[in-house]
Amino acid sequence: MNVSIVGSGYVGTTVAACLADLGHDVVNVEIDTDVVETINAGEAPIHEPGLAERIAEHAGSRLRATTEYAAVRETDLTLLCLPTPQADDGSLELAPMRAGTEMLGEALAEKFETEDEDHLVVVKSTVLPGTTEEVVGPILEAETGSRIGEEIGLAMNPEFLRMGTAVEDFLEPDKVVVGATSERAAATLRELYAPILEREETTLVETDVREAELIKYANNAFLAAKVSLVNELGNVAKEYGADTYEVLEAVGLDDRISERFMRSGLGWGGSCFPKDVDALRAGAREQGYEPKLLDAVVTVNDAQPRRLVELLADHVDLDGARIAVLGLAFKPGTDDVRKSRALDVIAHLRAHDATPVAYDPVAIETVRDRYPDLEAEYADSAEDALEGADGAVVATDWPAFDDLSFDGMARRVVVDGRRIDVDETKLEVYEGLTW
Ligand SMILES: NC(=O)c1ccc[n+]([C@@H]2O[C@H](COP(=O)([O-])OP(=O)(O)OC[C@H]3O[C@@H](n4cnc5c(N)ncnc54)[C@H](O)[C@@H]3O)[C@@H](O)[C@H]2O)c1
Ligand SMILES: O=c1ccn([C@@H]2O[C@H](COP(=O)(O)OP(=O)(O)O[C@H]3O[C@H](CO)[C@@H](O)[C@H](O)[C@H]3O)[C@@H](O)[C@H]2O)c(=O)[nH]1
Repeated sequence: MNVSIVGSGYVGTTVAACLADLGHDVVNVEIDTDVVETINAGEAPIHEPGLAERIAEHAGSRLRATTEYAAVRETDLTLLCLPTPQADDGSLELAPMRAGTEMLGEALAEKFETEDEDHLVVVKSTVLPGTTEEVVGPILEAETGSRIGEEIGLAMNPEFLRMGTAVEDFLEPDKVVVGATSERAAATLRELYAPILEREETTLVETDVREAELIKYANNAFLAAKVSLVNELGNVAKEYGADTYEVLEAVGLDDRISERFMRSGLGWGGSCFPKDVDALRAGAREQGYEPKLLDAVVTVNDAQPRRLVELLADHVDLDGARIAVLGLAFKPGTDDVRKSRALDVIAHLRAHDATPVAYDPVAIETVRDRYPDLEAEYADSAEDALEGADGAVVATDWPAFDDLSFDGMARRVVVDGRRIDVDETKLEVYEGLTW
C-alpha cells in the first residue's frame, strides 16, 4: 500500500521504517528539515535499536521523507503521528494536532478535486476520547469540503511501542487496536497490518473510536500505577529492611499480577506515562470525576528522585560534593530524555549544592539540545564521571553499568535507583532506593 505518515518523531520514524519493512511504500511528512534530510540520507534521526539498519535498507526505495504535504496525495492512507504534549495545566495540548490536520486537509482537498479517489486518515497519536471524531474529523471536513464516510475515511489506531524496543514492539505487538468509523476504514487497516495480524501472538481488537482512544490511556495508566504501587511497596520494604525484589518476584508468580513491570526504584519518566496520566487526570476532572488514585500514582512517582538524593545525603555531605550521575535517558536503549528521572535527580543534587557529573552512553547530546541550562557537568565515560567523585547515583539501568569497577571514586558510595547488577563487595556503601 502507499502510506503517508505525518510527524516523523520517535513513533512516526519507527512506524515508517517498519511499514517499509513489511513491503509498503512509505513517505514521512515532517516539518523538521534536519529529520527529513537524515532519513533521505539513509540514517536514523533517533537512537533506537534496529531502526538505523531498516532506514539504511529502505531509504530511497520504499521509504522517503519530505516537508511537502502534497506527498500525501499519492498515498492511500495517512497515519497522524503528531505530538500531543501537555499544556501548562497538565491537560492535553491539541495545537500541533490541529495544525497538522489542517495542513493534511488542505493537501487532501486538492486530491479530491483532481481525482475521484478517497483517503483514509488514521490518528495514531495518543488523544483523549472524542478528539478523533470531534476535532480531527471536523477539521478534515472543513478543509476538504468532503464528508467523513464519503471521500474521507477516519480511524483511531493507538500505538503501544516502547522506546528502546520500538521496532520489535511495532512488528510483534500483543495487540493491534483499531477504532474505525466505517467497515471500509477497518478493512484498510487490516490490510495495512496483514503480516502482523497473521501472527498467532497478536490479537486484533476492533472497537468504536472512543474506546480505541481510551484503551491507550487505560493501558498507560495501568502500567504507571503498577510501577507506583511497586515503588510504594519498595519504600515500605526498605523501612522493614526487606528486599522488595525478592518479595515482588514471588508476588509476580501469581499470573493475575505477572512478573513484568515490577522494578522499583526511581520511578517512571519518558514522553508517555507522565503526560498521558496527567491528560487522563485533567480529562477526568473536566468530565466531573475526581481521579484520586491516579493523583496518588503521580505523587508517589514524583517523590522518588528526592528520596534518592536524601538517601545519598545520609552518607555524603552533598554541599560541594562531586556526584556521578550514571544515566540520563529515561530508560535504557533510547536517547529519549523527556521527563527522565535523572533530570530530577540532578535538580535535587543542585538544590543541595552538589556538582552532578553526568554520563550516558547515547543521550548526552539530546540533553544538551533540549536542556541547555541543566546545571550538570558531562563526562565522556562512566569511569570519567566516577573519577574523584564523592558519591554516585544510578539513574538509568544501562547494562554497561553492571560491569563498572567504581575504582576511581574518592569515596565509593553508590545509591542505586534502578537495581543494576553491581559488585557490592567493591563498594564502601551500596544502597538501593527501595531495597
Ligand atoms: N514515544 C513513544 O514511545 C510513543 C509511543 C506510543 C504513542 N506515542 C504517541 O505518539 C505521538 C507522537 O509521539 P512521538 O514520541 O513520536 O513525538 P515526537 O515529538 O518525537 O515527534 C513528533 C514529530 O512531529 C513533527 N511535527 C510537529 N508538527 C508537525 C506538522 N504540523 N507536520 C508535520 N510534522 C510535524 C515534529 O517535528 C516531530 O518530529 C504522541 O501522541 C505520543 O503520545 C508515543
Ligand atoms: O518495572 C518497571 C518498568 C518500567 N519502569 C519505568 O517506567 C518508564 C516507562 O517505561 P516503558 O513503559 O518501558 O517505556 P515507554 O517507552 O515509556 O513505553 C510506555 O509508553 C509508551 C508511550 O505511550 C507506550 O506505547 C508503551 O506501551 C508504554 O510501555 C521508564 O522510566 C522505566 O524506567 C520502572 O520504573 N519499572
